[in-house]
Amino acid sequence: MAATATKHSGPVLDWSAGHGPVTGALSATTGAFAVATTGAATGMPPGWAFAVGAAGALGHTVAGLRARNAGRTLAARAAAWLIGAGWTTWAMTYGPLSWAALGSLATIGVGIGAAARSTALYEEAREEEAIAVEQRQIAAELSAERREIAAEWIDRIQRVCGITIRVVGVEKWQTGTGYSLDAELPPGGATWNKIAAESARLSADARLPHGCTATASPGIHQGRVIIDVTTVNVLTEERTYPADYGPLSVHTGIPWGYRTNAEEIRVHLREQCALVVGPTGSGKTNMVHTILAGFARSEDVLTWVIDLNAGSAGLPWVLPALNGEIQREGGRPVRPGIDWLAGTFDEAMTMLDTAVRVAKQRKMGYQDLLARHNTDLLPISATIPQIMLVIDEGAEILASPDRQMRKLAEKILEVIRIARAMGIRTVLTALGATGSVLGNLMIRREAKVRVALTGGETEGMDLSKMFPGSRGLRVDQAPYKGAGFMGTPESPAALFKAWRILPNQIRQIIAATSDRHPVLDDLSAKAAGPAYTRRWDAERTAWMREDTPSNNTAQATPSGPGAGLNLSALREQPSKQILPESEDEILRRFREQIDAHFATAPDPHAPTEQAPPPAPGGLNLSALRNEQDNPAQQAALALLLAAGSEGTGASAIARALADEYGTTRQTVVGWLKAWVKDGIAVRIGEGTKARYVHRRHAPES
Ligand SMILES: Nc1ncnc2c1ncn2[C@@H]1O[C@H](COP(=O)(O)OP(=O)(O)OP(=O)(O)O)[C@@H](O)[C@H]1O
Repeated sequence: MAATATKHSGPVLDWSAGHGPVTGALSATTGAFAVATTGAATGMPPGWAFAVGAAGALGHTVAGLRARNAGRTLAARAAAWLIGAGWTTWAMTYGPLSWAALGSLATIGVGIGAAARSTALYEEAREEEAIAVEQRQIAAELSAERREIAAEWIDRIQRVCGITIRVVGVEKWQTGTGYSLDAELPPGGATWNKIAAESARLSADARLPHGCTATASPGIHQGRVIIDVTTVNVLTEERTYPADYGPLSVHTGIPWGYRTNAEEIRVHLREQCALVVGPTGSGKTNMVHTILAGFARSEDVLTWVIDLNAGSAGLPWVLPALNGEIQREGGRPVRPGIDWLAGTFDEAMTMLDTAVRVAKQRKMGYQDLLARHNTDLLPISATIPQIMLVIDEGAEILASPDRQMRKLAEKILEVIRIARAMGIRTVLTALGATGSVLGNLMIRREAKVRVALTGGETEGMDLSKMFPGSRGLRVDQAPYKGAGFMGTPESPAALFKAWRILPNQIRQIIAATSDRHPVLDDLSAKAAGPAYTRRWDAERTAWMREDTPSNNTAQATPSGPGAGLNLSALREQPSKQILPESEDEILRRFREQIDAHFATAPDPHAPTEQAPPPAPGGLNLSALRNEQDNPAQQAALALLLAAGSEGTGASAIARALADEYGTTRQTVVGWLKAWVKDGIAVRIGEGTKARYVHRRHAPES
């Protein structure tokens, strides 16, 4: 038998070289014949051929063992070598060129071929069987784990709810944060909500970590139940707004945050309004920015914002664009991330009147379009955009007894009532006045997208009113800022968390979405009239600059319509028309807004070793600095400071603010608690004697 040789390096014995049954047999027999003829002609001792064959058999067996070949394969290959070597030895002794020698060689060839074929088939079958065994083992291990989970929950539900379920499937979540059980309820009228009602007890029985829940929801029919079990609490982590600022639409839904299983949750606002409740410090402002980010990314949404707290929710979306701080490629100016911002009562009234006019005009003017599409819902698109009206602390406006606020409230309710089909929807936020707001039938009916940011706050947080029908939701399940509960018509109320959105992300989103914002359709724009087109005029935006020092306002603000902030961004002209004197001021105010909301500047209250204590006496305005620019809150803090070491209480502060700001006692309680937590105020005394003292006047201890 001949060894295989490569052309570079002399003879190399490749015992494991691949051969098929035919090539293997051919190679063996031709090799043996060649050796026998040359050996006989040159008088080579026949014993050599046998020695080579024995070495071949040994080498092939070793290679086969390494490749984990079956015993019968090894035996067949070794036998082929030995038979070949035996024939060669015999042929060299008696002459290879006789009929007997050639005939026996041919027979050996056919034999080797058949044996090789059979061993190849055997090897293949053996390999397939090994793979199948391995897979069966993995499946068995997996289903053993699933069976264990199923058995555990059958027992638990029996123990806690007195119901014997039959688990038909266990699905482990890809996020690795929990699993879902699909189970059949026993005959006899057991319902899924019986299990849902015991969520807290089931979670405790399962020894789930804090913030993890076992929640039941309806299965594919009324006799089935799905139980979602979270085993990892993703709500404790801070997750920033996803960096993909790609386009969205009201039709595909807009992500507002993520569930405990780390899946994002989308809201569908084509027909729904939304209500977001969050007491001070719960992360409400951050959530509003997340909401505005989603609207800014949408190709078919124009966002109008009303924020009577000096527009603080909307300004970060306007100022960087208006004062030319961010630019697109080629130095082109960007459009603001929102389409209109009202920070005063008059501007808010103008905006709401405009919204009503647009809705009515759309109703009349788009009759043909509706008929063509055979629908009574205006087909919203980039050419006929939806208007999303975001009203920060809008619920407080609805509940306020103040005469002006009542006028605004009527208009807000009118928009909610008449504009659903015509593509104007609202997002109202509330500090916590859930009772008075949810008492309103219109809100209850139209605002089914609901968010309750708890941030650990228990007061004024009536989850059963926010999410009627959902049981087992407890405020203490989400004691983290930005976390709470969210329910939509598509997704039952459950724990959720908003992404943390950072100031640089707001700027990035403004830049990334500048080309994407739609413009108001002609018909609506005509109805909106100059009230809309002149929304960025100097006198209309003056409130954004109201603190501008007098020495430059006079010169900085040109009179006459059309003047104001950097309107070049809105006119899409590359030339910048920034008012030079007011630019710094606007910039300063913008940074203050950002600092106030995102704590990007050093905290004036943070104790530092070198920093001297604030000078006694007088109102230290830096104390007001990180209380944002909510005038009511500032007034409350000023009252607290003025109360000196005697201190004051929530009722007294609320009474003092009620006329001017319509602030409720509950709101003041929220502020006081937050100030105590932040070290700004100290609570002294207990029960009815409890009062709050600004930390500057607090007793030494
Ligand atoms: N989704 C979130 N993830 C992590 N941390 C958050 C989140 N939202 C808010 N926070 C933290 O909570 C702080 C307060 O947030 P935010 O200003 O939004 O609260 P707020 O309810 O609007 O309070 P206030 O009414 O006092 O402004 C933030 O500075 C941030 O540190």
